[in-house]
Amino acid sequence: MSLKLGVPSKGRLMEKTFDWFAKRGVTLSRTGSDREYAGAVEGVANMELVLLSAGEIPRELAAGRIHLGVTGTDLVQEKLPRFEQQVESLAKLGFGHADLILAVPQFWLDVDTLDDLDAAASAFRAQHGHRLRIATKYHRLVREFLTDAGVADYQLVDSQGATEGTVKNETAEMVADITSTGETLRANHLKLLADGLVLKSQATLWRSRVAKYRPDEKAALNTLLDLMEGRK
Ligand SMILES: Nc1ncnc2c1ncn2[C@@H]1O[C@H](COP(=O)(O)OP(=O)(O)OP(=O)(O)O)[C@@H](O)[C@H]1O
Ligand SMILES: O=P(O)(O)OC[C@H]1O[C@H](OP(=O)(O)OP(=O)(O)O)[C@H](O)[C@@H]1O
Repeated sequence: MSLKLGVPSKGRLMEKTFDWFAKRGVTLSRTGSDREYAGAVEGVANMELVLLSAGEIPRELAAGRIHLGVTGTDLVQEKLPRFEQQVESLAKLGFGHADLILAVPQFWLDVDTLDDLDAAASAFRAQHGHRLRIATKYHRLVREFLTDAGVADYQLVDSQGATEGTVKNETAEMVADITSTGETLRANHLKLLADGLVLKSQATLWRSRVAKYRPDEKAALNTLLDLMEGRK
């Protein structure tokens, strides 16, 4: 049996993860055609690469189907209740930096803080007869954050992508989404709430606390940890 490492199957996270491991003497590569989700590992015996969607890596770690996985802190904390009991962070990888934030339309001139939002949400409900809609894919994190902030007059609407477009499309009044450069927010005429930072995220290497580690797999993990230690 081999130590299974889950890595996002495409885009910026995959490439930077490959570079991060390469610097530690572990070569990860996609094999087969461009469209085939197969991978190979060189540099650590009995280690296997599993290419997965970034959003599914937390669940696979929690189910013990992979031993290690690379994905953002945001996705682990969103998808796994009491995540520390199910996974351990082995290393922050120093890329994939993104902030989960709350943003409202720029033309809401009197809404700049959570307190302003609370007032606006109550007024919105009174005026429209339904709660203000916040589009997001981060349901758990946003709910917890708003509960702590004392904001209650809202409803979440699910948005799995192009979230900033929901305001223009009139399926939501505001959004909770990841931002990095801020360009997508600006382009969609949205502004951050001053105290609306829900979470700071970055790509992280996680170890499953649930997976079984057979002797070969334990040996592979120790080899990898030694290589990582050498590069600190
Ligand atoms: N603009 C960005 N800059 C940096 N990191 C980002 C950015 N957008 C998203 N991320 C991070 O990348 C990770 C994967 O994001 P996302 O869930 O959008 O994946 P995806 O590319 O849609 O993949 P999939 O749909 O296959 O899960 C998350 O941890 C997220 O925080
Ligand atoms: O602050 P910025 O640098 O503009 O980046 C933020 C954007 O990046 C992510 O989207 P992604 O490209 O992953 O597409 P998505 O809408 O499908 O999630 C995120 O959801 C934002 O929309």
